Amino acid sequence: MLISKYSAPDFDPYGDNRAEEPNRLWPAPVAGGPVTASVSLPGSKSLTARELVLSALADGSSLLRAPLHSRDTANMVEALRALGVSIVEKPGESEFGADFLITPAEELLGSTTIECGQAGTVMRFVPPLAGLALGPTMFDADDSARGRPMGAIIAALRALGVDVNDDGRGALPFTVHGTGTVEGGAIGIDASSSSQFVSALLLSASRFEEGIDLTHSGERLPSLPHIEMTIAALAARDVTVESPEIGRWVVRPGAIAARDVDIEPDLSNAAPFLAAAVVTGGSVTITGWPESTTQVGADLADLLPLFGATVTKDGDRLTVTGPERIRPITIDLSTGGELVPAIAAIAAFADGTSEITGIGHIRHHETDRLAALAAELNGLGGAVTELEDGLRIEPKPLTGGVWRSYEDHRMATAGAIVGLVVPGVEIENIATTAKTLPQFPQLWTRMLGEGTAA
Ligand SMILES: O=C(O)C1=C[C@@H](OP(=O)(O)O)[C@@H](O)[C@H](O)C1
Ligand SMILES: C=C(OP(=O)(O)O)C(=O)O
Repeated sequence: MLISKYSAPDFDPYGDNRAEEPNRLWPAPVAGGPVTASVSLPGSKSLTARELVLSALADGSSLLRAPLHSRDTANMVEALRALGVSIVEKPGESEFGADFLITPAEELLGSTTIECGQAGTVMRFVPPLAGLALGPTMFDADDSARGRPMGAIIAALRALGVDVNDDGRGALPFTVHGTGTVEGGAIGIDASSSSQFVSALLLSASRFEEGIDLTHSGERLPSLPHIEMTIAALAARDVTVESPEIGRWVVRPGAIAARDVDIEPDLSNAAPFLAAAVVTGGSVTITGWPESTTQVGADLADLLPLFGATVTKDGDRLTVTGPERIRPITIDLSTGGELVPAIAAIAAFADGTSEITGIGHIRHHETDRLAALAAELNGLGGAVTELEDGLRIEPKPLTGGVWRSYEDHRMATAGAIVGLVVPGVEIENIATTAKTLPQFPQLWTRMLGEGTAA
């Protein structure tokens, strides 16, 4: 059974066929007791994005099995098609949508406009391909994403010999004037606001005339596992990334091998479902958990026990069982910034004060997530303090109210976690979860329907 596709969701989260009404508030379902459920999730956003880009640059056709179909990946597919890449949907085995057969263009062509929507992966990973395309490519995004940092990519492309027109703000919109080739060579960037700058350049680098010798100079480098994921995806396609020292990566010119790939389920999107087990003292299983993976979501298996949860693995089924009392945590989460909204939502129910640090860069995600998490938890009666690079979360009794989502999928799902145990939470724009998980309301409702042991 096909559950739903990004373009045609067939589930009405409100149950009254008025889901399309703007500014609708979604009454977050309350768990009647410990949640007990088994959940299957669609493919990883980060793996799908990388494999789409690498397939577009490869030396033949590639098949992606069980890719993610969401707003971010739809933006990526359309961006690559606009540059001349053929992406055809083929029926596959996944209940969440078709496979992708990707055939690279003979020659990438610009003279087009690319809508990045809200996707960091599209706005960072595609501009280097536009440098390899012949003709100008204009990049733009949702208003809410126009402020996301892009200066490092613009500067890097210029240093690599590509002409870029922007308005000097280091943000979208801008135009990349591709000439069909990129010189490449040794450059420096400051990737302290996003690891995606490094991944973006590494993904295309072997197609540059001189490859790349990339050095990061900045006080920190967040989301290292995502850079490791990029390096592993390249290695699987015969592109070696040498790292002669920390913060430096060298890629030599050469072909990117075509490859058929199975996309793993999105383990970061497992976070709210596993959090449901933690905050209700229930037990939630995620199916298809990979044996080994480069996804940072796998760290949940180590993070959730810090709250007192128990994690067990049976084949490809990972189960989290919530504790009787949730312990507070003190943690540097610089490697897994995208897990913070779910982790902060759990921490709000701990029996002591938690501190999450090393996450200043998440102020540049879909919204300023430090400010947004503090504002929404405090709006329900919480006591959250924004730190320069993190959050201090003191537990307080919370009451119902509106939870704003800031057009941020992970803010919306964090509100749903809170709403499980706080009656009367209403989430603004639950449809924003379509960025990476269009089926969220449906899977969430189904999870609760499956069993709450009162
Ligand atoms: O490369 C990727 O797929 C991602 C890298 C990370 O970005 P940042 O380094 O900007 O946090 C992560 O938060 C984002 O959700 C996905
Ligand atoms: C930061 C995120 O997304 P993006 O890929 O748009 O940066 C995220 O999904 O949490």
